[in-house]
Amino acid sequence: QIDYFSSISGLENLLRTEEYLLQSFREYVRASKHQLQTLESELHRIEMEYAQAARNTENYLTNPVNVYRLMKRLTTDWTIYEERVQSDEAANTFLRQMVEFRETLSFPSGEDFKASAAALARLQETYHLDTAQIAGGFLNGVKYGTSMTWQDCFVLGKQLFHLEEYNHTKLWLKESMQRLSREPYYMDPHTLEYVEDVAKSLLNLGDLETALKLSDDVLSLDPTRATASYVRNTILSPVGERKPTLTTSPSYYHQTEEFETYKKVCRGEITASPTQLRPLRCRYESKNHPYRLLAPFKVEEHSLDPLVLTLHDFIDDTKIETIKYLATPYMQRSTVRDVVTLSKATDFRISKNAWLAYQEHTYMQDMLRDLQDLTGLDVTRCEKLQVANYGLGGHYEPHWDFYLDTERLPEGLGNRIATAIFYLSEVEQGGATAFPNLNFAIKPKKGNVLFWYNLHRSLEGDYRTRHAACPVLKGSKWIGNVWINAITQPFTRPCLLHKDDAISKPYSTIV
Ligand SMILES: O=C(O)CCC(=O)C(=O)O
Ligand SMILES: [Fe+2]
Repeated sequence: QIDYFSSISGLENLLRTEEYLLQSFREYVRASKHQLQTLESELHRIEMEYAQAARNTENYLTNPVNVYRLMKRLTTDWTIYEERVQSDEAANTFLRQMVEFRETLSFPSGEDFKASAAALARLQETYHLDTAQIAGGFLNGVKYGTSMTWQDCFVLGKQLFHLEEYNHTKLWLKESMQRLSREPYYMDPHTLEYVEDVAKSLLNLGDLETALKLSDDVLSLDPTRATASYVRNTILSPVGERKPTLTTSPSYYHQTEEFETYKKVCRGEITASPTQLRPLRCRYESKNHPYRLLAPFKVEEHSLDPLVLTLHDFIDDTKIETIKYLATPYMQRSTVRDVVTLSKATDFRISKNAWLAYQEHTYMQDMLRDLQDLTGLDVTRCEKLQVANYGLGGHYEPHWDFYLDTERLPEGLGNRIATAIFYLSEVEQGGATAFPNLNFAIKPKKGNVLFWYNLHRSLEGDYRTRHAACPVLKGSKWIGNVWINAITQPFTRPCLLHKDDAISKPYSTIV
C-alpha cells in the first residue's frame, strides 16, 4: 500500500490522474453543450409553432395538418425529448469513465488526505504561520499559490476537528467564515447550514463570541433555524449547563522544553551565541592529498565539541541527479526502530527513503572515498546509503543516529560513529537540520555535506548530537545519509580506554 503524503516523489502521479479527469470532464462539457444546442433548436422550433397557434388559435386548429402535427408532438415528440434528457449520453459517458478511472488511476487515500491536513497544522505550529496568510496562498510572506476558498477552509477545519487539533480547528473555521463573509452571496439559504455548523463547533470549542455572532447572523435571516437557536440559547442561558470546552492535549513529548527549543531552532529564533561562534572557522583542507591540494575541501565549523562541520560543494549535480534517479524506484515510507515490530512508520518521521548499496555506482563509492580522504575514517564497512525525500510538512523529530540499544548493533558494523548528510536538493523554506542542544540549524544547500561524530571517543553515544529534520515548508528535500560505523576505526579514531562521555550525559534524560 503506497501512500502519497510522505514525500513529493510520487505526487506527480496524482497530477497525471487529474489530467485524465480534466480531459474527460472537458469532453463531457463539450458534448453536453452540443446536446443542449440541439435541444435548444428543437425547443425553439416548437416555441415558434406554439406562438403561431396561440396568436390565432381558431385558425390554427381548423387546419387538419396543424392538428395532425399537434397530435404527433404530444404523442411522440415530447417522449423523445424526455428520453433524450433522461439518457444524457454525455453524462453517461463521463460517469462510466469515472468508474474506470477509479480502478485504473492513482488516487490519494483518506489517510493521505488526513495526513495532509495534519501536515498543514504541523507547519502552522512549527513556523507560527498566520491562518489568513496560508489561506491567501502565502507561506512566510511569499506568495506561492492560489487562495483557499471558504469551503476549503471549512473542510480543513472539520478534518482538524477529527484529528483533535482543536486550536487549529478554531482558526480554520473562523477563517472560513471570514472568507464567506466577503462573498457576494454571503448567507444565501444554502450556506446557512454551514454557518450554523461552524457556530455549533465554535460553541464546543469555547469561542462563544464568534459562535453567538454567527448564530445571530443566521437567525436574522431565518428565525426558525433550530441549530442556530440552540447555540444562541446555550450561550445566553446561565453558565453551568454548558458542556466542558474541548481542548487539545498534545503528547507528553510535544509539551517538553526540548520540543519547544527544537521548534525555535527551526524558526531561527535561537541561534548559536557569539561565544559559541568565536572559536569557529572556515578553512580549506587538503590533507596533503595531491588532488586535494588543487581542489581542497571547504570546511565550515559549526561546533568543535561535539564536532559538527559543513563541507561545502562536496558533491556535484551530475552525481546528485544520478543518485536520486537510482533511488526513485525504491522509495518507501521511512520507519524507525521499534522494540516489538523492529521497524514501524510513525508520525514523528515522515519521509520516504531507499537504501542503496555503494557498489551500485562509482558515484556512490566516490562519496565514501571523499569522506575517507577528509576524515581519515575507514569507510570499508558502512551501512548502505539511505536516500530520503521529504514532502508536504515532512520532518524527523529530534533523535540520535547512534543505536541506544547496543545489544542490537548492525552485525559486523558496530555503532554509527559519524553521520554525513549529503544535501541532494535545495529547500525553498523550512527543512533545516536542527540541533536543539547546540542551538543551531543548518539550512540544506545542494552539494553540501553536514558531518558530525555521534559517538564519544570511548564509543559511547554523544547525547548532545540530538538532531532533527525541521518540517519542509516549501519544496522537496532530498538527502543522502551516510553512516560510518565504528567497527573498523581502531586506528583511524582510536577509542579511549577511559570513559569520556560524562559531558553529554546530562543530555540523555530526554526520553
Ligand atoms: O533530514 C535531515 O536534515 C536530518 C535527517 C536525519 O537526521 C536522519 O535521517 O537521521
Ligand atoms: Fe538523524
